Amino acid sequence: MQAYSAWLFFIYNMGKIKIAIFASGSGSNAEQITNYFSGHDQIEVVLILSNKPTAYVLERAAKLGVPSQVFDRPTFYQSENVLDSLRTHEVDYIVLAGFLWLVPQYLIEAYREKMINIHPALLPKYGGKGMYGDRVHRAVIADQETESGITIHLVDEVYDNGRILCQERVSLVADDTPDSLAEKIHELEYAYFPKAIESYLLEHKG
Ligand SMILES: Nc1nc2c(c(=O)[nH]1)N[C@@H](CN(C=O)c1ccc(C(=O)N[C@@H](CCC(=O)O)C(=O)O)cc1)CN2
Ligand SMILES: NCC(=O)N[C@@H]1O[C@H](COP(=O)([O-])[O-])[C@@H](O)[C@H]1O
Repeated sequence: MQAYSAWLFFIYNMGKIKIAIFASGSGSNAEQITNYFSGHDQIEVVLILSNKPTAYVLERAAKLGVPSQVFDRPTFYQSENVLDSLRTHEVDYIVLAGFLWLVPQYLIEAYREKMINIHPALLPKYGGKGMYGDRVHRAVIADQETESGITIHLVDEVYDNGRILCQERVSLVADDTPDSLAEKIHELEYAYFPKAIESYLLEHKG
């Protein structure tokens, strides 16, 4: 009976679009995305990767039953081990969800137009090297902006430079702090990132 169940599971998941998620920290977006596609008839998350062995995203992956992999700088930048792993898992698309290293050329080429990132601001402002996490929210507040938001974009060789797929906005109030703004941004991310991924993948499948 177990062999039959395994066969049914294989048949059910055969032909699905496979996603790998890269994250460097907590992984709340990785969890939201994984749950969104759990039981989805055309898309599944098959691998979660991190550059930080202590990243909480790895605990989330374990609880979600998603295989995970950790890599260091030499592995990521001076070998194709990560690419080999993506190929072993038949990964079709890569999602960057709080991943904090520059993706190298070999991986950009292998997943040209098939790598999506979320940035916690309204690009092109507040993007580029050094602009990540709370640093972004602190800069937005320091400039007394009246709005911020998220940008979902394709990934190319340059930080935060790829084609923008969508942006969603949120207003700031006078007493917003980096933490309160981060909370507003996370709400936008959870509401829009999985749907933006789904739309892009289904529009470009085949
Ligand atoms: N080739 C690309 N790689 C990455 C992109 C991209 O668009 N093209 N997006 C980033 C995600 N990101 C913003 O959305 C981003 C992440 C990190 C940084 C940054 O300055 N990182 C630091 C290192 C931080 C660390 O090691 O903890 C740095 O490079 O000095 C900027 C933007 C993911 N990769
Ligand atoms: N420039 C990249 C960047 O700052 N990404 C941001 O890191 C956070 C990760 O949160 P999570 O680990 O809880 O998903 C998210 O807010 C994401 O937009």
